[in-house]
Amino acid sequence: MPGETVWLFGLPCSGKTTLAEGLIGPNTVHLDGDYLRNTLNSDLGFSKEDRTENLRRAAGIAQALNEQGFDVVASFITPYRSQRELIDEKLEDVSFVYVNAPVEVCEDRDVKGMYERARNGEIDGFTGVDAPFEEPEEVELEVRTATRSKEAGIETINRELALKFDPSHIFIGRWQPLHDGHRTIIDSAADNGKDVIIAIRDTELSEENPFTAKERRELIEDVYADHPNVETMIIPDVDTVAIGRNVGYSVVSVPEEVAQISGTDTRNRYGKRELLAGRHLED
Ligand SMILES: Nc1ncnc2c1ncn2[C@@H]1O[C@H](COP(=O)(O)OS(=O)(=O)O)[C@@H](OP(=O)(O)O)[C@H]1O
Ligand SMILES: Nc1ncnc2c1ncn2[C@@H]1O[C@H](COP(=O)(O)OP(=O)(O)O)[C@@H](O)[C@H]1O
Repeated sequence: MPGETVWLFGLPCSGKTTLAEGLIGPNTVHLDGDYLRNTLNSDLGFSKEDRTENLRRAAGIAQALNEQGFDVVASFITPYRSQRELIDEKLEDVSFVYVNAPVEVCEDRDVKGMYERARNGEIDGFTGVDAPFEEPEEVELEVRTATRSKEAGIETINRELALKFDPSHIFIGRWQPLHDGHRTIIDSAADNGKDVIIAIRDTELSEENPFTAKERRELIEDVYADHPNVETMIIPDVDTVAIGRNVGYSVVSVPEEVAQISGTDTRNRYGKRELLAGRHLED
């Protein structure tokens, strides 16, 4: 199934990168203006033509990734309407998000001191100072970052684009007990507003499986108490998961660094009561 692209655009320091980082899930690739300009596009400057070329290349990468089934979150100033139109034409499935903050607020944030350098005449053609940013005529989705929190912005984007992004994730496991490795993968979905189901296999008690399903559920529910989008479900102790092909969901593997975190080691290092109290978990 092809992926889709969310394209965040706005002034420097409006919050594009910050919001994009909150939207990244297990099947999502983040393309950021600043990063690409220091790598693939280091040959380009900031004339209108160079910006268009920068964005043409970025859209080309997004297109290739989408065709291979990855979702893309792109964060670029994208200052001209014509550039946004070009991207819209190039990408099959793209949603634009206008990351909107008044230039005074952006300048106040001045994350990298670029506005100050532009004001001092050290940079020519800086967007918002002496290069244009064309406001969108029609706004598909707008997030105001001067008056709303980063979390609210991420939540809005996820909610508004929910029909376009895969709306829920299911994690099937023993969770004997939940440890920080598990939390890394669950959090990557839950923290960006996806609805997550943690399915707990109802294993028989043994040395390997010292906790009942109810005990494990209670720990997980405590840890995710402030995540209304995380639910638990006790399921039978399945030994096979049969999956379809082209049926509307994708199957993702646990990253290697997470797979290496061992439940057995965790169980050996802590007593049962400490584990059930979550003392083995980082804050
Ligand atoms: N002249 C000028 N104008 C605007 N921005 C400048 C300029 N020179 C360097 N930078 C830094 O480059 C980052 C923006 O790159 P983008 O690829 O997003 O820009 S564009 O879409 O091609 O216009 C941008 O980073 P962000 O602040 O993350 O947006 C700037 O820090
Ligand atoms: N509501 C908000 N949304 C996003 N960023 C915010 C918000 N409020 C304050 N900020 C801060 O503004 C800065 C935006 O920087 P950054 O994300 O690098 O912007 P951009 O990628 O648009 O240049 C960060 O320091 C971020 O913490």
